[in-house]
Amino acid sequence: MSDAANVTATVRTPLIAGNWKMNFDHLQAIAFVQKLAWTLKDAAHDYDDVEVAIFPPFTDLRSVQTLVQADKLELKYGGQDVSTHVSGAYTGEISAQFLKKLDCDYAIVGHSERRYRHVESDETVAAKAKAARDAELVPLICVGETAKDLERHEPSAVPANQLRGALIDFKAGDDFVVAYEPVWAIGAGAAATPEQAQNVASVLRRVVAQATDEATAQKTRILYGGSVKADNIVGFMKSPDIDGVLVGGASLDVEGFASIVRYKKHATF
Ligand SMILES: O=C[C@H](O)COP(=O)(O)O
Repeated sequence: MSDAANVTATVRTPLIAGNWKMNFDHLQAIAFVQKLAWTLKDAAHDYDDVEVAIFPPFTDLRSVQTLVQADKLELKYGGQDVSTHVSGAYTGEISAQFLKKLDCDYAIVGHSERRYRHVESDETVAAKAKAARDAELVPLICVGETAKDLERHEPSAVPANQLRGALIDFKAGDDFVVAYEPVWAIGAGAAATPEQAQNVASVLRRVVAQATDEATAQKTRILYGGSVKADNIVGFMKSPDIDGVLVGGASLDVEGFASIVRYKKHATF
């Protein structure tokens, strides 16, 4: 019997995550969260076993924390990036410890906009993932291939290598989330097909198993990201190795994001 078959089936809580990127100041963040809470208020039955998280700019996090705690909202939040360092002379950087102090649950690491626009290497992403884990945040590790990569490699080759690199300091039992985001689908208006995403996600789950163990691979959530909207989320959520989505543009509209959160309304699972 294979290792995978030996592990008792694990239920992975779906995660619907909104990455605001560099959008919304703290006043707009407060208005957004209030409106989102209001929009979802009577819809809890549609997403009772779904976890919802937002990733606002750093300057919004304190306001989001205040609102979430004052109104006891079922909403997680995290940083869009994190420093590899704990503290010191690193102008402009944000420590994972500071995010933890604001009761963040997550930190995104390795988003393609950082890998390519800020030239972050696999080593840097690994150090950021470790810094987040060491501060007791859950790293949300992004991986994905460019259109150019696809001309030379199998679709899963680059994302799998990036994930191997990011997990170098991780061990069995560690808590992290993987987001498969094909770079060619980000902000493109056209997502990968659920089949394309599932094929890569299943390879990524094997990479997690090799880097940790089978039980960790079975409990680790793998998200798809890249032009996710309310009208295409169902295909991804029906894919066996996809446990949620990382949404960019469509997470900036309250109604649109609420509709993504309530994806079960659009189909039978
Ligand atoms: O972090 C989110 C991804 O970059 C996806 O962005 P998008 O939904 O605008 O394509």
